[in-house]
Amino acid sequence: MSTAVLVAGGAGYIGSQTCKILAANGFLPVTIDNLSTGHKEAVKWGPLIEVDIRDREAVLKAISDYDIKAAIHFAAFSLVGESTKDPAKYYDNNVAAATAFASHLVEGGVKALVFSSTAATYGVPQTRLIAEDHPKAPINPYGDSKLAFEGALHWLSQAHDLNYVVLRYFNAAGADLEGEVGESHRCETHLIPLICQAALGTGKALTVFGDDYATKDGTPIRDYIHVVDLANAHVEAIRYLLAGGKSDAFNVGTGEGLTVLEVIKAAEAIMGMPVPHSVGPRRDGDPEILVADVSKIRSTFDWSPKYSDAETIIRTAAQWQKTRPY
Ligand SMILES: NC(=O)c1ccc[n+]([C@@H]2O[C@H](COP(=O)([O-])OP(=O)(O)OC[C@H]3O[C@@H](n4cnc5c(N)ncnc54)[C@H](O)[C@@H]3O)[C@@H](O)[C@H]2O)c1
Ligand SMILES: O=c1ccn([C@@H]2O[C@H](COP(=O)(O)OP(=O)(O)O[C@H]3O[C@H](CO)[C@H](O)[C@H](O)[C@H]3O)[C@@H](O)[C@H]2O)c(=O)[nH]1
Repeated sequence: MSTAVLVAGGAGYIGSQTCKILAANGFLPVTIDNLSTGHKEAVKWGPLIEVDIRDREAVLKAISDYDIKAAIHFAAFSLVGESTKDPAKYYDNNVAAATAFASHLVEGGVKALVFSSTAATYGVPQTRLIAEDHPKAPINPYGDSKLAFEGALHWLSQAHDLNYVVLRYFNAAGADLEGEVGESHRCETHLIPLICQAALGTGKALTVFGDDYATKDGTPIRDYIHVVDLANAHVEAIRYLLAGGKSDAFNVGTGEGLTVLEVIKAAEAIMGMPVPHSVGPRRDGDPEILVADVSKIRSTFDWSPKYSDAETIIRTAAQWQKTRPY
């Protein structure tokens, strides 16, 4: 029988891709999602339990019905800009609901939890590459809420029989290689889908948020990681915990960065069409450069990025934007 994994937020962008990769690796992904930002149509590889992660009865029932051995917690709000305008919404879902969920897992006897954290926990980098032990000084409520739950996990694991892996993602991008799931945020703010929509004419011309940063072309640098590589990292983290691995945190990125203008140029070349764009003011809370030091994850897990070249990221993202079934 397949090992069942409870996937909180499995109807979302990264969660649904991870469910596909879990199923391909012989696990049964059981999604728990309130569909606040997710899509029913994205849950294709296992059951969907349509409830809030705070729902104790439903979480305990899922654990018992499916004999859940491990969980992955993707369910959160994740818009940096929105978090600065409505911080309470972020602490409520990303800390209070997440802590309730973790305690339901503990009560149900689940001993392994993988958590979606973010490079936004580091704040403004003090080094060119950011390693896991870099100081954590978030500059927005979103990053701070994720860091707070990292802290809660630490103390929960001290008090209970729970081991966890924190995965701090850099910039998730791209779509499923077979086009089955992809990035369909109702309120899209991410660079790559907006570039594709601008090129395809399904969205507005792109505004480049500032070109006066101290980078080679003046635009910010990010480390873009393909969502399939990200999903594979979750499967490795689950295997690590089920094999008795101890609680730890890992960056998930490539170790390489691209400027915004480099992404636009790559998209124009790969899509064979112009990306209408103009330069506007900086966006609040945007660090100049965020690039991961990925030596720890590479040396601990059997993992390295395979699909995170600009060509694969943009090709799969553009294909998804053209077809978008949901
Ligand atoms: N997209 C990125 O670049 C990125 C980067 C770093 C970290 N992350 C983190 O990865 C995770 C997934 O991100 P995503 O881009 O797939 O987001 P998403 O919005 O597509 O997915 C989140 C899912 O969680 C569900 N959800 C939210 N709150 C819930 C609750 N209280 N109960 C039940 N379900 C709930 C939503 O309905 C949605 O299906 C988030 O935790 C996010 O903070 C994302
Ligand atoms: O319309 C746009 C959108 C974005 N950008 C630029 O493109 C880069 C990437 O921006 P995204 O919004 O795609 O991603 P972020 O780097 O802001 O955020 C991502 O990385 C963060 C870590 O800092 C968090 O984890 C967050 O959840 C995740 O989406 C940034 O330099 C941003 O200024 C533009 O110029 N124009």
